[in-house]
Amino acid sequence: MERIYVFDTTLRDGEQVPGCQLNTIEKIEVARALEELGVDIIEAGFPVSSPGDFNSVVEISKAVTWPVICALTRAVEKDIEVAAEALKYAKRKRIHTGIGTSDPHIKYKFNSNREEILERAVKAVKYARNFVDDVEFYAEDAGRTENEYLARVVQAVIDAGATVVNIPDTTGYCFPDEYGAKIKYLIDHVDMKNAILSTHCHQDLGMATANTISGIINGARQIEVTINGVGERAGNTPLEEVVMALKSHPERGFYTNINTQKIYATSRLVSNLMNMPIQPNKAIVGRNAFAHSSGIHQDGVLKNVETYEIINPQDVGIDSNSIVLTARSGRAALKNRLTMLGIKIETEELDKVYQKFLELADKKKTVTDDDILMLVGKDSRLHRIKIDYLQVLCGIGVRDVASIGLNIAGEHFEATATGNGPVDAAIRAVKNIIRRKITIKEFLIQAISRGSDDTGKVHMQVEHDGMVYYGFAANTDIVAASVEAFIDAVNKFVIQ
Ligand SMILES: CC(=O)SCCNC(=O)CCNC(=O)[C@H](O)C(C)(C)COP(=O)(O)OP(=O)(O)OC[C@H]1O[C@@H](n2cnc3c(N)ncnc32)[C@H](O)[C@@H]1OP(=O)(O)O
Ligand SMILES: CC(C)C(=O)C(=O)O
Repeated sequence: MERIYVFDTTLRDGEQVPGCQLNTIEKIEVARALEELGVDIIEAGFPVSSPGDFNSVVEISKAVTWPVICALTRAVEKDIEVAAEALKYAKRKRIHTGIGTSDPHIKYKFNSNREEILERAVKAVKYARNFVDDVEFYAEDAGRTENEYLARVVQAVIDAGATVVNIPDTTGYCFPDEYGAKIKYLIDHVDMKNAILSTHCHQDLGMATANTISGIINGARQIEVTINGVGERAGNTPLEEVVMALKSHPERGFYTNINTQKIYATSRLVSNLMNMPIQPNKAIVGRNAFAHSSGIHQDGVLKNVETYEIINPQDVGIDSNSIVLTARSGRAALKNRLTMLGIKIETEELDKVYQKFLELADKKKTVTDDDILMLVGKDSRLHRIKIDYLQVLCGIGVRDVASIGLNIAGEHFEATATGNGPVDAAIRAVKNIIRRKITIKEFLIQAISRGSDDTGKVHMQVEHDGMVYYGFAANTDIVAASVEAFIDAVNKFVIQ
């Protein structure tokens, strides 16, 4: 298996997106999440561009321990000096310098010629090597640069001391076979010494992931990617897509250091901080990526997930797949949901309920659990338990006590209990009112993003009368979330 190094540029290329700018505190939060995710290199910013970006690179360098911290520059001495200064505290540091090598860039941006650009490239790499041992060179718009000239540039910058050479498809123009052939051409025509090639692909024609994979197959050993694919214009290569493609195809012989179970949490964090929603059908991290909504698929998945799932959602940090009930669902999905709601139903009755379900589903986009209970005459709204109040006394050196008031079908009940911790006390108080034998089989508390003001998600499985019921709640108060999840599960059987 060959190691592919993951260079994350969410904080540089991703942050170039209008509206996605982050302050230093937010960037540190993302950098720490990237470190936990296991990226090898974090491109932290473009220090010469503003005092704020300079400061962010300084602070990220202090905050992050393991990954290499990289700063971007133009092939300009001042940029390189400022980048070196910003990287002062980085434990492992890299300067990423470069210049446009395609004819449109040389002619229109620089009003120059190929020989002059080659000289500027070499000069920039040599200058950067005065400050750091690890220098990456980017040949901007390499995707549209003629291969023979590109190979000369790559050879010259490696001879000048570049450790990594980045071959960006800056405009997202290449086809995967063309981009792969470019990488292969460079591997075949350049004495790489100890340097490696990197991919950096853009999404203008929706081919960034395919181009990156093609680059890897043809010899690139570093990939430049961003979380959720954020980046200039249509975006960059999404980290989650390439990493999961490599993981899903071990026979291809590549691996990364990414802890894939952290992918979803990192994706949510970046989406929230950048105010950049994720499209529901986005591969790996979109809301629908593991949601099955048509009857044939739902039936297959309920029989065996392998029928329609190539990735276990837990592998990317998503609790489980979901079955969404719509007018395209069949009896298998409906029956499964009824069972989860604690309702046993015979085939003949199922047919009748299914017809009513279809009529409703044609009117509504998705059919909820409440809708289903109504269809089978168990309108949960009549019987549902609601919390009137919850008061908990807890701490160190005190006895944990909870008092709860419940509204059950319009009647009010109160109880108090002590327990082993505030959650235990609160759930005991609920049980003092409900008085049924209920066993908690699974209890999972998760933070949605980070920070002490975070919302906690609670998933609970409870067993009653030989059946298992699921409850879910989210609340900034984790005791309240736990009690709400417990009651959510209980509501699924007390209604019968
Ligand atoms: C493909 C990419 O994504 S590259 C990264 C893109 N990111 C950014 O541009 C964000 C940071 N940029 C900035 O803050 C500013 O553009 C700065 C500080 C770099 C430069 O600002 P200014 O000096 O005002 O220049 P301005 O942005 O107007 O023009 C860019 C200049 O850099 C030159 N330039 C562009 N790329 C390079 C390069 N790789 N190497 C050397 N010079 C370059 C251009 O030719 C132009 O020079 P000119 O003014 O002599 O024509
Ligand atoms: C600076 C370089 C690597 C870049 O972002 C690009 O070419 O797209």
